[in-house]
Amino acid sequence: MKYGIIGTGNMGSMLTHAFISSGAVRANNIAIYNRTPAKAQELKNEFSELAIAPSIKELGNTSDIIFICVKPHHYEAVIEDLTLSSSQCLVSITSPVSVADLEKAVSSQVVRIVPSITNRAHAGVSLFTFGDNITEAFKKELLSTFEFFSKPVEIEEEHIRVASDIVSCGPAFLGFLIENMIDSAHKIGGISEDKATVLMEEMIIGLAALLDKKIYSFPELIKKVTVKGGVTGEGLVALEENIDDAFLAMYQATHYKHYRDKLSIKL
Ligand SMILES: NC(=O)C1=CN([C@@H]2O[C@H](COP(=O)(O)OP(=O)(O)OC[C@H]3O[C@@H](n4cnc5c(N)ncnc54)[C@H](O)[C@@H]3O)[C@@H](O)[C@H]2O)C=CC1
Ligand SMILES: O=C(O)[C@@H]1CCC=N1
Repeated sequence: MKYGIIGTGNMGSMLTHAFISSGAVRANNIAIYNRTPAKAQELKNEFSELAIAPSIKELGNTSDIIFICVKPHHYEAVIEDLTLSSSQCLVSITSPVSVADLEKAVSSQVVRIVPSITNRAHAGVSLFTFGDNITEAFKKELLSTFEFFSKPVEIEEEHIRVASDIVSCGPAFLGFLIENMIDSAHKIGGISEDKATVLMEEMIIGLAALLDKKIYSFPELIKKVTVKGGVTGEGLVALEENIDDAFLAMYQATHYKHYRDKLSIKL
């Protein structure tokens, strides 16, 4: 199978790295194209067997599976340049473009796969929504490819925003909260930010290992750590009183942005 990647920014280059470093796709089976050619060249400097396509059209003509990895409002221009057939598969990686709208806009088979930055470390989830016309062969190919570096999970169109908030935006949201916890440790306890960061990183890696090995669920973890009459309980009460509806507000903000993006994207 020949893979084509349009847009080699954060996600296009992350996917190229993950395909090659996990052994899922060989570099000589991948063609890339980016509007700013220097960005595509940077990837080719790392993986010399990658092909740089001269245009979006040419990439479309020579690939079986084409990934669009540009920002949502650039989808229309990219799709205009592609002439695809029913024996090809177009993959969108962005949530505001629905699979149904993509199917109306192109003649190829269609899938949406929302990745996560965590896939770069061959971990985390990739969210799959298949179009109605997808063949078993492409389904199998894409699921087995993404299994090399992620846990593919099928997701219904109506749940894509919350699912993507957890899987794809989650690293940024939790990263932000963790930075706040480090900063507060420095302010309250006088520990250096560097030292607090090292402690935090090791705690998170340990927490992930507990989850990975299925030793404890989240409720079990909270119960085990909260010693009766101890400090964790006091800290949890303070958190509960101060966290308020922070996460509800966050989900509302992402849903509203998603809704506005959907209204403004015309394919
Ligand atoms: N950043 C993330 O963690 C995630 C992003 N996504 C989705 O991935 C998409 C891309 O996001 P990023 O990679 O973060 O953005 P980015 O801005 O880093 O990359 C976009 C790339 O597309 C290129 N580009 C723009 N128009 C083009 C055109 N007409 N032809 C070829 N190349 C073109 C730009 O030069 C840039 O290199 C977005 O739609 C986003 O919703 C999905 C999951 C996670
Ligand atoms: O910020 C964004 O729009 C993208 C979508 C998922 C993660 N980042």
